[in-house]
Amino acid sequence: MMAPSSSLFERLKAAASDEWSAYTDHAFVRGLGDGSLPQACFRHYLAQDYLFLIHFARAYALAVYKSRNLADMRSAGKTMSALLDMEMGLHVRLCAGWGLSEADLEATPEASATMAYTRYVLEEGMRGDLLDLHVALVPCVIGYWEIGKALAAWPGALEEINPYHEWIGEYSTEAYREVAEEASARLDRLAGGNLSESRFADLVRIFRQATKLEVDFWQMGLDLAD
Ligand SMILES: Cc1ncc(CN)c(N)n1
Repeated sequence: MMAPSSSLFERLKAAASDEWSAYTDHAFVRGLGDGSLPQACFRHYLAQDYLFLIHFARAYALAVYKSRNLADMRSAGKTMSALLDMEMGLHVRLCAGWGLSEADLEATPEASATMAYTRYVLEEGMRGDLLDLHVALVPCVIGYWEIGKALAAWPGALEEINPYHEWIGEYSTEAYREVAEEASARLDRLAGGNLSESRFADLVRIFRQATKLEVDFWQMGLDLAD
């Protein structure tokens, strides 16, 4: 048995630190921070991210289904609503500025990286238990909070001068911090104290894979890949 010295999320992150750095310090992220990312890359990413969020909302609905108590149901349901009502609103607003409607976004062909990531999470979630599912989901939620918080401190990142200031603002809000904190607390609740070494190793495998798929998602945006 492993004695938990810090949160499960922190232990997973430490075990997959190379993948985590590749995700949170990706060239796409740096391009957002200094505003140098080509707009075509951002548009491609954002349309794919809209599709991504639809599938992630499905995955949180699966978490509601797999929950064994009301607290876990409410917690997953709250995150699902945050995706559908808060986060997707950003995508709709930004795309409307380029003349793209919600119907246009929904009709966007899904890129391979979007499909790979979303279906991986749904498959791990269906195959495993609620903790497996939330571990597959957690790099998404907490990664963007870490990225948003870090980029918000870059000079000019939250000002009009940076074309991506609204995106950075969205992922550095108090409301998003709460979503991220809830995701971490939820993992600890579900793990419920000590995990065997083999269980932890299996969770690391899921966490690492989901984090790698985040890296591929940024790269898809940068390469304008289908
Ligand atoms: C690919 C991806 N990862 C994470 C998030 C933040 N929920 C997002 N919108 N898109």
